[in-house]
Amino acid sequence: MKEKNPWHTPVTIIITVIGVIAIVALVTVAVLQNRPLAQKYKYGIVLDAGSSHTALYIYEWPAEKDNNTGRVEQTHSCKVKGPGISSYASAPSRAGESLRDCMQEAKLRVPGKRHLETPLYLGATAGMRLLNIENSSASDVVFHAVEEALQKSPFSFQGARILSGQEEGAFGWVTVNYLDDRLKQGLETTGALDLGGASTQISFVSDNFDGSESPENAVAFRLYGNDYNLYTHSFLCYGKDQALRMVLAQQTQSGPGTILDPCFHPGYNETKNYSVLYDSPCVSDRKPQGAPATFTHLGKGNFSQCLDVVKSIFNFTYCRYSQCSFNGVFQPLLQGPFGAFSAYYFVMNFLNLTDTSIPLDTVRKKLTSYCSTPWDQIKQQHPDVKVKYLAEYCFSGTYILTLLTEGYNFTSESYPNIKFIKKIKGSDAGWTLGYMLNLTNMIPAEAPDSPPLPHAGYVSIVTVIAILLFVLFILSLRPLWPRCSKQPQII
Ligand SMILES: Nc1nc2c(ncn2[C@@H]2O[C@H](COP(=O)(O)OP(=O)(O)O)[C@@H](O)[C@H]2O)c(=O)[nH]1
Repeated sequence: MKEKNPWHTPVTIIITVIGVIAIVALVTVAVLQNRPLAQKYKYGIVLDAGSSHTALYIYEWPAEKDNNTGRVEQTHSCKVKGPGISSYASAPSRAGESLRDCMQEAKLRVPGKRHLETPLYLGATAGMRLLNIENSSASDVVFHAVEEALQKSPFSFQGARILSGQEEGAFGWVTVNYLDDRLKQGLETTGALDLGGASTQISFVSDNFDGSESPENAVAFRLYGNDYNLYTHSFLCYGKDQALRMVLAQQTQSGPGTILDPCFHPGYNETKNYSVLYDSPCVSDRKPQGAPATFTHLGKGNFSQCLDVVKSIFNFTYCRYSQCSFNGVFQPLLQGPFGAFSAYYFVMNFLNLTDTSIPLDTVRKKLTSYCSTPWDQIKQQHPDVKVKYLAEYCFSGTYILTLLTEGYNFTSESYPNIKFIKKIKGSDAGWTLGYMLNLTNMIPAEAPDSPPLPHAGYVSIVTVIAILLFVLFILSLRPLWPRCSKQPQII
């Protein structure tokens, strides 16, 4: 008794074994070839040399995703002790030294083997802009000292420079919209409101703004294949510290020995120096002649009178355009949501006014009550808050309300479109991230090509197709199959 085609069983076995090995090899190659690289991170460091202080930010992103946004995150921030670098004009070497502790922290936070390739930037804002106006050689000396200190760091120092007000506004807008993932997805953008100590910025996209009426306020971007005509303006001297100087200058124009200030709490009583108050290009031309060396600054705590004196530092009458914000500066119609950060957040958060669904009338009532609270009581209620900040919240709240409503023309209807924010997804809102993204070319003009399938999808499809091909191959060998169902033929 002998079976027909005696060789077919071993052949089928060999084919099956080869087939299985081929599938395993194919899938293994596909998996290995397309395996995502072990997650390696890159880092970038930006120093924000502001008017009142310097802050260091460390950013991190997966190495293979340089060009793909939404992935850069702030991993650490460090507040430099002491004042902003513009305050070191008379002792420049101390400006460099002041950065030492934060730089030391950065060395520990960024892995050692990444130090050399990590770019380090320093950008200075309105404090240095003012020093540069006042005394450009003093600002050069400060920069020199700071550069010398940063060149000694193990990072790849890319230079220190003063940002223009337009750059500060535009990069703040990029940061907010990048973190919200609005740029890559081409969604409606969020406007950016930044309140610093020496300047303030407003930046937004408006359908009725193409830059033709006021080209100096226009910044055109092409990001991820979308074109943006951004309106931006920076008001030098309208940061909250310089605005306070202007308000005090307004009240000390005649050089009195005492002023009764409605923007400070009743019972507030401090002796202040005329020369210190007027030591800024924002007010220096108004310094009263023949004033005493000092004046007594008394608080009165009257919100509506504070509102009047705050309004007096704005010019709402002159406008040579179709519409203006203030001081003759063009501003198109407000449009869309806005994120308000930096000092906007610090102040409104302290005053419990970050909820913009609170009607503006209620905001005014709350400020009326807060400003009239005696200074002793305020200090007692907030023993942990820095006295300098505490003394100024009545003024700062009144200033913010005036700037937003009278200055930028937010109304009861549009005020709720503002969101007071400090961070977005763990990263601080501010110009630094946008600045770094721009300098490292991390936001492409065109939308990046994305792989049609995620890795897991790719591997599954390769496996299924390989198995299918193998089954078809086995089926094509049917004539060689043993006829198991039939009785073996006997010759
Ligand atoms: N209340 C409060 N204000 C702060 C804090 N940190 C900074 N500021 C104020 O926020 C403003 C922003 O300062 P800065 O960034 O140095 O100013 P810029 O250079 O003009 O943008 C200044 O008026 C600071 O006094 C804080 O923790 N609390």
